[in-house]
Amino acid sequence: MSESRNVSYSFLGPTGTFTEAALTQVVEAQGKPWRAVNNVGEAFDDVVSGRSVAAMIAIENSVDGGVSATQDALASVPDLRIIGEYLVPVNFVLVARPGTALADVKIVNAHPVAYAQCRRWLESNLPHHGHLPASSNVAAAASLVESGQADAAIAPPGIEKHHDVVVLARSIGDNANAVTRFVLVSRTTTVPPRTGADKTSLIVELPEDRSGALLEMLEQFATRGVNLSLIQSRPIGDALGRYRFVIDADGHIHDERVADALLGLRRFSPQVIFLGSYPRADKQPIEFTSRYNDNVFIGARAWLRGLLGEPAV
Ligand SMILES: O=C(O)C(=O)Cc1ccccc1
Repeated sequence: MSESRNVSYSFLGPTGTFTEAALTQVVEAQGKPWRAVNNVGEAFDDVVSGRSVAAMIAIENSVDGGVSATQDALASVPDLRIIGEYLVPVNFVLVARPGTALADVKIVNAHPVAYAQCRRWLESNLPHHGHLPASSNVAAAASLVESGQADAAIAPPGIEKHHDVVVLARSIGDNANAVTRFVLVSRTTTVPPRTGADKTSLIVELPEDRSGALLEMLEQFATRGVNLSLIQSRPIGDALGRYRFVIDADGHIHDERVADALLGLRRFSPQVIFLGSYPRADKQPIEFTSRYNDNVFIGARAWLRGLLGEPAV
């Protein structure tokens, strides 16, 4: 085993991707080796095998919602934990080999998440184009030069400094303020300390064929005063109509109200995956009413023990 083996950080490469920009925000990753990978599966495999200590993964963007490949991988690869989140503003350019005009573009190479964020621009400016999926935004531009299968690529601004391409159009994203949320995923079971501005990510399955099951799941949060910042359904995949829910809840597992909501979920759901509690990228303190502060839960437990004649803890 080489000295640096399990201190590496994996990211979707090649160099120049937004995922790499997210990793530059991680203080602990600076000065450590970084491994450029080709897809989410490879990044998680690095973490599971111990080749990397953590991997940076795109999980949600403000235009197109949750990144389904990431959500599904998090549901199926056991023992992964999110230990941090990072926001990167994303903005795209259309590039081509030198000598190509916009009118020549028939096939656009693009990462599916980037493609989805440039749909309106593409429909207006290249209404007849076809889409060739790429493994990343930088891979899309690099393969223009290498393979010639596509005529243009969607890429991050500045790409022309590193690859032999020309910019055909700038700011082609449908929303100029688009932001992508990235998460740092590791195999540690140590939960980052509570900061008061935290998020807890979960994947929850509903019991089969029970009326009101979704409401019952939401009640676990509502009755403990826990706000949700994301709830998204993803097909489980074994039959039509079977879904799991990807959830981000405000607060930390060390907050009594969040821990109590988790216990409630565990009692009713066939599967609850705890993906982690970690500091929010925007550092906004969580607001909740005083009815749900830690002392209320601790006081209620002490009361119950008192009823049973047990000593207070
Ligand atoms: O990190 C990149 O550059 C990627 O290719 C993934 C991606 C795609 C679109 C928005 C953010 C990240």
